[in-house]
Amino acid sequence: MRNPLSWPARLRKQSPLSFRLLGYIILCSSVFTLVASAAQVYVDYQADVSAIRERLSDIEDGYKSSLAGSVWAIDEDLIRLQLEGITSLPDISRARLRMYPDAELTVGDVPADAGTASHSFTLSRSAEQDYQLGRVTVTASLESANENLQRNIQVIFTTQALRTFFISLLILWIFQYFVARHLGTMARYTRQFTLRNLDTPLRLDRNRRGKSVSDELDQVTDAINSMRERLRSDLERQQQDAREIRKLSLALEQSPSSVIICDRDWRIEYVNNKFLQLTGLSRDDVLGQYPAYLTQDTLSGDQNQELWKNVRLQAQRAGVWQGEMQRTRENGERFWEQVVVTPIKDERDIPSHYLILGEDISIRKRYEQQLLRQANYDTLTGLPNRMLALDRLKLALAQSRRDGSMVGVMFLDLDNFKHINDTLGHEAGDNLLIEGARRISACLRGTSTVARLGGDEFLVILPSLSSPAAVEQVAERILQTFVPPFHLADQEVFVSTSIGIALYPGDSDDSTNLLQNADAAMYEAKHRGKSAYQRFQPEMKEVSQERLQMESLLRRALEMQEFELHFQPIIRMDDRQLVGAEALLRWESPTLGEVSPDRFIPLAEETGLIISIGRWVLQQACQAVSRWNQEREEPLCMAINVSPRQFRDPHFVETIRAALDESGLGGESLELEITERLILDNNIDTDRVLAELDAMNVRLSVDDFGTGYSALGYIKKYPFDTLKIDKSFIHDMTTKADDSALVRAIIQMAHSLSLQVIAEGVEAPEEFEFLKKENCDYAQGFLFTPPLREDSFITWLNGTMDR
Ligand SMILES: Nc1nc2c(ncn2[C@@H]2O[C@@H]3COP(=O)(O)O[C@H]4[C@@H](O)[C@H](n5cnc6c(=O)[nH]c(N)nc65)O[C@@H]4COP(=O)(O)O[C@H]3[C@H]2O)c(=O)[nH]1
Repeated sequence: MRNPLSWPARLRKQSPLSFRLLGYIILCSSVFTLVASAAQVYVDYQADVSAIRERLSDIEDGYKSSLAGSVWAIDEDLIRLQLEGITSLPDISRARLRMYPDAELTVGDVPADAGTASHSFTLSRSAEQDYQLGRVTVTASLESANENLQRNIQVIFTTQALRTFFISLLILWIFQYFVARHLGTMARYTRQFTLRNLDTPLRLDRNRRGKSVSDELDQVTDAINSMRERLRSDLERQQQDAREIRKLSLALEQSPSSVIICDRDWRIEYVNNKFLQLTGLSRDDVLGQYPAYLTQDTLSGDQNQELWKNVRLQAQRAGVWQGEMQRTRENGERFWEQVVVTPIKDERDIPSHYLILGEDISIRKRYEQQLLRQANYDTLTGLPNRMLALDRLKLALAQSRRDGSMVGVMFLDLDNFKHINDTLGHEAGDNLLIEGARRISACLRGTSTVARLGGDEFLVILPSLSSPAAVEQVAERILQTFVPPFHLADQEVFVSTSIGIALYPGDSDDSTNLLQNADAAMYEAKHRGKSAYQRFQPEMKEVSQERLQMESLLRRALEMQEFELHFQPIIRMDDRQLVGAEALLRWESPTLGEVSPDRFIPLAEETGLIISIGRWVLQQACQAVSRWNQEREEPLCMAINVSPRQFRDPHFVETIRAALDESGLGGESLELEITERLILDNNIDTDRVLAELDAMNVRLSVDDFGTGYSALGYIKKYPFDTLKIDKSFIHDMTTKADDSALVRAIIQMAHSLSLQVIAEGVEAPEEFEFLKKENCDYAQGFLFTPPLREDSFITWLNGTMDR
């Protein structure tokens, strides 16, 4: 489609600068040409006028003397002729001669509309005489000069105008081609320039090959292109930053840690989702608040202020604050956070914001507190344990060293606890400990400490005492508080306590020694009859040290083969025939000498060593009786003592089975002596164990019958074969009516339950006779022989057989 605009209009539209430039060039060159041409015309005109004026002067020179002669001669014709000669000269239009005094002759006319130039000169007779004859005035017409002027004006102006016009056109083309169109390209480029279109550089349609010097257009192009490059890299950086910011803000938002950002005045500006989840607060609740708002429920006003003052100072000075804070959720529940506070600095390294990162450590804290509690407190009684008690004792000692006071240390042990625990069960034992702990605590004032050291042992620390009497008063109070019975397993049980006392600084200035000394004093108190307190005396130390020593020796006794079995015959009363033997353990320690089972068996039970020792006893006894039976027609039965601790061993039945298998013995050749307290031990799966043993035909007897607390129902319930009457009843039965009645009743009751009866500790023939009369089945005791080594036992056996 053709452009409907005219060329100048198009030019004006597309290239207004060129068009305006053209106007300016034409205007300027026109003005310049005008001025120059005017000057030229004026100069030419002035030259023409000057030529006329020169001619007028030349007329004076040429005609002055001849005219003067003619006037002198008054030759009018000649004068006229001369004047006509003058007027015939180019441009001279009139010559007028005034002759003195009053004549005048004029030749020619002065043109009316043209300018003139006149020249007058005086005619005189001679120059020396200076006699004036007249005056000639020659007037020249400037008409030709004016005509020249007009013509010049036309020619010059026309040519100059044309030249100016064409030169302007040329300049315009040059400008348009070399400049304006490129400016147009630049204008179009920059008009179309957007941030989405930064890859296309500006290119001008110019042939710049081989041009080493860049011109202004190159410079502007380069400037635009480098601006585009800068913009592009800025934009890329901005996009990269935006991506980073988006990533970071997502990370913040989805962070598993709670995030709070405060402004430079510590007002909360941002909180992330985790924070909202954790606290149950809404953004409106917290934005604009100070972070102290978050801990105001868990700390007092002063503590809260102090805490956040520290946080601010440290975050600003050290660049970080780290610590733990307790906060409250919306529902009032408290939780712990591990908090890190750091400043966010601006480009001038000045904090512009503060970042508060929090991690919920409630579980860890609970676990820590639980561990701390477990590490420091006894779970059953809630009292401090040995570790915490020792810390407190050390603190009390340090305090007393400073103020010169005394510290009382009491070691308490519940008398018969073990027995109660074994007979009434662990639950009753636990309740006894709890109640015992409560009673002891009730006797003490605030600064004292009561701790459970383990088992039935308690420690009381009485700090800052002024006299030893105070400790004894407390000990007395504790003994009194144990007088009322304990209600355990639906029974009233009387439990006393034995107390050992050691004092700082008198008995020792060292916490470990003080404890050892109090322990030794407690053993002494127990030894002297229980339910008593005893002050430490240096000689007591030996006793407790002996116990410690025995424990360490006992641990190695089995390995060092220091044990031996002795055997005590069991005699049938009817015919005084040997039916079996009881295996009794002996310990011959190279250090301690012969140690009684009454001393080391309880220790072995306490330490758990009884399990391995008992296994050894079982193996040895089974093998012994197996050996003996090989040569006997009537096989002997081996009675073995079993402690509750062995029964609690999950491998106990297997141990029995293995011992029988290894020795080739039948179950009926083995009798396990079980105490009453073992049967009543709730921790033992008695039903199952006894049923399994019964299934193996192993005989079961109740040992020490009559010394226990409980009812007799269990005898019926379990598959017992024999009752063993405790030797304490046998000993007194011939002298005490009660005991004889009791022994009689036991025998009758046992028989009524189809149980056989063994009387233990039969020493005297009258005892034997009594028992025989009462139909007791078997007897065992010094009357026949004390427990013997195997070789002696065999000798004894052979001797008896021989008899
Ligand atoms: N006064 C007097 N005593 C007599 C008479 N006849 C026997 N005895 C003693 O009475 C105890 C009988 O054993 P126990 O009541 O089961 O009492 C045993 C038993 O409970 C325990 N014991 C011994 N050996 C073992 C063992 O291998 N395992 C376990 N668990 N306990 C054992 O040690 C306790 C003491 O054993 P022993 O000192 O050997 O003491 C033995 C024995 O020497 C007598 O006529 N008069």
